[in-house]
Amino acid sequence: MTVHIGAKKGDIAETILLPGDPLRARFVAEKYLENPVCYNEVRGMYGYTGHYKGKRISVQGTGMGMPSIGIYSHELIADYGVKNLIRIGSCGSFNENIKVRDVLLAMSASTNSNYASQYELPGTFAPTASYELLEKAKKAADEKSIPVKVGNILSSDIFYDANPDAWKKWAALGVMGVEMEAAALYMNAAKLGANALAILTVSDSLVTHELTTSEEREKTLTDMIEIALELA
Ligand SMILES: O=P(O)(O)O[C@H]1O[C@H](CO)[C@@H](O)[C@H]1O
Ligand SMILES: O=c1cc[nH]c(=O)[nH]1
Repeated sequence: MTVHIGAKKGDIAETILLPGDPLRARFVAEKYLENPVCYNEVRGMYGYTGHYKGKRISVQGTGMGMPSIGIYSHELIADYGVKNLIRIGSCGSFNENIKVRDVLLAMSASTNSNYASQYELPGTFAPTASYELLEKAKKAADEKSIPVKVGNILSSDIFYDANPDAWKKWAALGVMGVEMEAAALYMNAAKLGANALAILTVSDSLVTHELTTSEEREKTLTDMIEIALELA
């Protein structure tokens, strides 16, 4: 057991899917995994291990924001030996050509967070996905004929920004959209020697203001989930 995860050593697979929403973790376990066993209920942050196409895989909620995924990903890697961490999240789109329900592979994650300040670097770190996981995810998407866009996203500390136009500066640099966790996940993976990737489904557009409901966010993210499960 760790401070935030009530599992025993060995209860968690080497590859784990990480939605922000713990109910999405339960949905993935119940819909896709063979013989899922719940290993964590601490703080309602459900974690399950089961099998997908014969391969052992886990899925666990991380909560919202970089402090929260920073805690879970640290404990998963440092205390449970998890090697491959795949975030399955929702995001907002910054681009009129990236529409609600599109799937993005986050090759890199820019951020307005000061998470990297702990490393006391003499410069700026570029949080980057594992190339191996990124390549596998792209191949799985192609095999399933699911179109994906690969590029840079923004991991933001702010959901309700005081400046409603702040996102446009990131959009002008080609950033595809915004979520709130990938950069910290990529930094923890880099620091602790694991592989990480964020796969995101667009839940709303900052350009057109189109939205999905919270029920849709929980249940209709199947393209993203089915790509991620192939990474076991
Ligand atoms: O759907 P999840 O994985 O929670 O991701 C996105 O949704 C939350 C905000 O509504 C933030 O956690 C953001 O990153
Ligand atoms: O962080 C997020 C997630 C979904 N949609 C947004 O606009 N922001």
